[in-house]
Amino acid sequence: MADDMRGVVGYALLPKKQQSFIQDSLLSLCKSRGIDLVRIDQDRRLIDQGPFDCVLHKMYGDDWRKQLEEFQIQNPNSTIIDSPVSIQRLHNRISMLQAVSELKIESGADTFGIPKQIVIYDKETLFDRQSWEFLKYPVIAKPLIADGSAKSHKMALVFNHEGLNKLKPPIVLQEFVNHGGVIFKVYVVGEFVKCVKRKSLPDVSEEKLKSLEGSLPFSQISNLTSDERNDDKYYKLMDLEETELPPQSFITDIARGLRRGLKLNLFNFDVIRDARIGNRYLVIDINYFPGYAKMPGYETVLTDFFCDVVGKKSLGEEKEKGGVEKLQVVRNCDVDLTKIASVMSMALVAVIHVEGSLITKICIDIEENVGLLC
Ligand SMILES: Nc1ncnc2c1ncn2[C@@H]1O[C@H](COP(=O)(O)OP(=O)(O)OP(=O)(O)O)[C@@H](O)[C@H]1O
Ligand SMILES: O=P(O)(O)O[C@H]1[C@H](OP(=O)(O)O)[C@@H](OP(=O)(O)O)[C@@H](O)[C@@H](O)[C@@H]1OP(=O)(O)O
Ligand SMILES: [Mg+2]
Ligand SMILES: [Mg+2]
Repeated sequence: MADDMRGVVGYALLPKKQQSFIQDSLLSLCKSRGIDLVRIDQDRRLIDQGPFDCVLHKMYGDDWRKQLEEFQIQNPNSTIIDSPVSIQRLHNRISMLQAVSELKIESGADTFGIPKQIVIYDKETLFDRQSWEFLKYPVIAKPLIADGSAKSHKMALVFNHEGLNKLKPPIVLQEFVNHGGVIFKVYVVGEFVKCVKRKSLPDVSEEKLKSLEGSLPFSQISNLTSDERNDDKYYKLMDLEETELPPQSFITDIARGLRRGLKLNLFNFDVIRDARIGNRYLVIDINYFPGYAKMPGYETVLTDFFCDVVGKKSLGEEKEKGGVEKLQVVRNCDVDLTKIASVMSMALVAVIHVEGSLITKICIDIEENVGLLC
């Protein structure tokens, strides 16, 4: 995209998301940086609209997926954020967390993983305690499907056998891990990673467990405002301010690994710190296109990202002119970039972005990840 042209990002979001995400502050910052955010009219076919340099969406269903496919064929230079196939993986709580188990990251003292869990498809297996004897009470029951519906957020903390009665398979039974009542939400926007603290479910001691009856249903606990919590005295006991964040480089490594593994640019994941093993972290949930507006300074982060996607230089890139100049030398020397790639690794592929006579960006990535933004 030439510098004097504006970038157009079309967005297709549900009304609630549109209201929270498309704020005037975001629109005006984008505008000042040469990006127009344009609402996609969901009553008309996508291919009849545009042109869009980028289609930003959080919409599901076969029809929408087909529309995106048609659009991509007709507009091969446009970028869809993100691919429906990649998003789909997050709609199942098992395949979602498999991405964490597949990560290979060298970490020092800090370790990470996922809680012990099992998928239960029928009541028979649910009441057959032997089939999930490796899980101790309390357990969390989560709907297997995480498709954004209110139903998919309805959870239950189950304290004993009696608490199983109200559960409706298919569900995931997951070990409840005491974590000091604080959850870490890690927001990812392309290369950007931000970790924040939120209140979570309080710890359940062995002592307390004996006196608890059945199960406790709950929904979107970390999104509740204090007015919405029935028992705020209880939550006030946990001081968010005193809780230390996990090491930033450790979290960034997990975030970048997940981004590659999932082939997604816009997501967040929930992390808890295992109270039994202080430096063990567990990823318990991954969400596509979460509530970024809750992140301080979200306008700048998202505007930088859109600039990157549509090929406009972000402020950061402009400052790093040295990098671009180096690429120019490579080009002027007439070096075959595929040769450079092969020197680095046989599996590397280079994608070069050219603006006028300048190489403005070079994306080098392993082959399977070409198409993912660098
Ligand atoms: N294994 C676990 N151990 C302890 N607490 C947990 C565990 N799993 C979930 N929780 C608590 O339950 C909450 C809801 O669980 P989860 O994040 O999986 O649900 P969700 O509906 O997908 O949430 P979101 O609104 O983030 O999409 C978490 O934020 C955390 O407070
Ligand atoms: O707005 P949406 O409907 O997309 O809701 C998302 C919500 O964002 P919001 O804050 O804008 O409500 C997210 O909150 P944070 O993790 O960022 O706290 C998280 O709960 C997602 O799981 C929800 O997506 P869903 O799983 O339901 O698709
Ligand atoms: Mg969550
Ligand atoms: Mg979730």
